[in-house]
Amino acid sequence: MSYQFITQATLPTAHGLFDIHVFEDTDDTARDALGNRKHEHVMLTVGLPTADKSKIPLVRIHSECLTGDAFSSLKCDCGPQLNATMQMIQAYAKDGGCGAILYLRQEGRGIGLTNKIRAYALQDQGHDTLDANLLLGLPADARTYEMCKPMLEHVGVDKVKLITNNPNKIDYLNDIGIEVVERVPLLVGVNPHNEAYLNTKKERMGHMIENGL
Ligand SMILES: Nc1nc2c(ncn2[C@@H]2O[C@H](COP(=O)(O)OP(=O)(O)OP(=O)(O)O)[C@@H](O)[C@H]2O)c(=O)[nH]1
Ligand SMILES: [Zn+2]
Repeated sequence: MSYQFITQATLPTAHGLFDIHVFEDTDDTARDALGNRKHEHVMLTVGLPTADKSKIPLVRIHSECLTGDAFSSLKCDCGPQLNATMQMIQAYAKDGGCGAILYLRQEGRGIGLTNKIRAYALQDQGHDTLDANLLLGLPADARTYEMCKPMLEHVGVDKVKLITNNPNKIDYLNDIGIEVVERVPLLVGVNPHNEAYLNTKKERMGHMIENGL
């Protein structure tokens, strides 16, 4: 796959002003029935690119979650994570820093919306988030992160402070030549509906969730 910058604009939000950049997969097979490119990844930035190379941007790599990001679902922590990271990056920029949110269109840990809702149906029957994927014959996590390299390169970034609890993201970025100089933990939006989900991420998926659970 090959990712290309397409366009950018300013985006005022409830959390502050961002620049929004769109990148597409230029692979011609990745098109829907209307001929639109399927994989439109989005990046929000503040203060990038920067002339001051000593500044390490605060970066979040967020995987699309329609139910959490748009519908305020309590089954996961995605919506609160997205809002919190937008606020964190704006606060960091106000202190002279810079940052980015890479919003990757890898719904349902890369299995897509339909399969995620199939997995939710299995979770309604008592299976956890990992087993539900496996019962559908799908990987526990089908995401890849190779698009992060051209997206970050576009704004001159090769070192990041990464907001995550997921060790796979750190390894993946280091593997593609983006140096993770610091991990910034993030535990927000814990509620009775997602406590078991977060525990599964901690106990069975290796997430570094230390407090509160
Ligand atoms: N298949 C599946 N995907 C889910 C489920 N709950 C949330 N997701 C997806 O998981 C992705 C978010 O991943 P998380 O595991 O919550 O977090 P992460 O991004 O790996 O790690 P952090 O950086 O620490 O937040 C989004 O694409 C969601 O749509 C679920 O029960 N099943
Ligand atoms: Zn979610």
